[in-house]
Amino acid sequence: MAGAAGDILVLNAGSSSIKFALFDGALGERHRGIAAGIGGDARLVIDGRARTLALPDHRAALTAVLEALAALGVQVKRLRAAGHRVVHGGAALTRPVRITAETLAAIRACVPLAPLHNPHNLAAIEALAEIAPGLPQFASFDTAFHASNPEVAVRYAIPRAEEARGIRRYGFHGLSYSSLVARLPEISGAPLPRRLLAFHLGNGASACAILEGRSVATTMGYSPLDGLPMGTRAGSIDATAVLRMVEIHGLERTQAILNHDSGLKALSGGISDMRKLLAAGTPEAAFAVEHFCYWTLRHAGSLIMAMGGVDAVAFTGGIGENAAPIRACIAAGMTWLGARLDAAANAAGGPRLHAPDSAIGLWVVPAEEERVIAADALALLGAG
Ligand SMILES: Nc1ncnc2c1ncn2[C@@H]1O[C@H](COP(=O)(O)OP(=O)(O)O)[C@@H](O)[C@H]1O
Ligand SMILES: CC(=O)OP(=O)(O)O
Ligand SMILES: [Mg+2]
Repeated sequence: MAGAAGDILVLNAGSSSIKFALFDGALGERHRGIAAGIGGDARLVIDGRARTLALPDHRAALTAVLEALAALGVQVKRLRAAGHRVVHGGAALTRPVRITAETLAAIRACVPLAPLHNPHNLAAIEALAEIAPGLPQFASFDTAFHASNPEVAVRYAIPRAEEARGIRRYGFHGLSYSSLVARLPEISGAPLPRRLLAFHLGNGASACAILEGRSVATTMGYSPLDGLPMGTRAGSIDATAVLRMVEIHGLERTQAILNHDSGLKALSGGISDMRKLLAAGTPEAAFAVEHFCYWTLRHAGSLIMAMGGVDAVAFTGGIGENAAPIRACIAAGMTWLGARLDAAANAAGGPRLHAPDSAIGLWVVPAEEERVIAADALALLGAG
């Protein structure tokens, strides 16, 4: 079905992809797609139909997305609103907001905190504003879901004056985790497990301890660089090692190394994409995969402690939803907790992954960040 006047377009720019969806005013989904593998072997998938094309950067990907939507009859000028995922809103922006000159400036001020994301989020907002200056645009923040983390989880042990500058943990992938909390009971047909360990494993990867539906701890911190090793991001690294790198390379180069040249890409000798790593068959690729699973499990142990145990585990994100060998490796590391994977269910992609004798639930839940963003935009439209 083509788009209609009154629809809401959602743009979700990740570090390696732009996901998009068009919803009607009752949150019925009209179209959904993804421009994936930006900067590498890119493809554009819309309503399940895929084609490969050159997408050297996010700008090219956004143009391709808007052209593909236009070909389906979706005109930006006729939309009711647009909703965007914005990864970092700092301490001030945690609730969904309408985009104004002020909120735009606040998002821009957070670019250094999320250099792989906020620039793309801003570019999408500005591109739509240029095409349709009167279009109401809204932003939903990846940090918001973690606002429930206790003080003890968000404070770094640094002087108060630094904390007052906003140097604290924020946590990310919150739109994904909040959609997971809503979707898991629908998928499982049972109430949300009390102590839920959620893994958002994509190009960016994190894990979250969800106690009674609320985030109590998460692996990403001040920025989306922290925690698990990722496609091109280092994950947790001693601050003194970073300071030494700054001495050697300077600030800008160090930022680029830690955000663009590290993670799976560094460990494997150039491959950041998990699908390719699993197919590569080299010792370096195997080590990168082993490192990813090992550190995911190490961090998981910390999160399980933060919520006093675990009743169920949920996998989401591009890797969590699609990479059965990675799920198997992580589940194997939880055997001591009584986790038992149903190998056939895992190979089939779930949604239920656990065997009948498993002490904890194991699930796949598709990340539906776009629906959360559309609902936020609708709520703000209604409130305004
Ligand atoms: N079938 C698959 N097998 C293994 N990995 C996959 C598969 N499909 C997607 N992935 C991986 O998911 C990651 C991208 O995740 P995604 O959540 O879409 O990224 P982003 O963080 O940009 O939003 C890539 O590493 C990609 O290789
Ligand atoms: C916050 C983050 O890392 O997002 P993504 O996984 O989409 O890159
Ligand atoms: Mg993502």
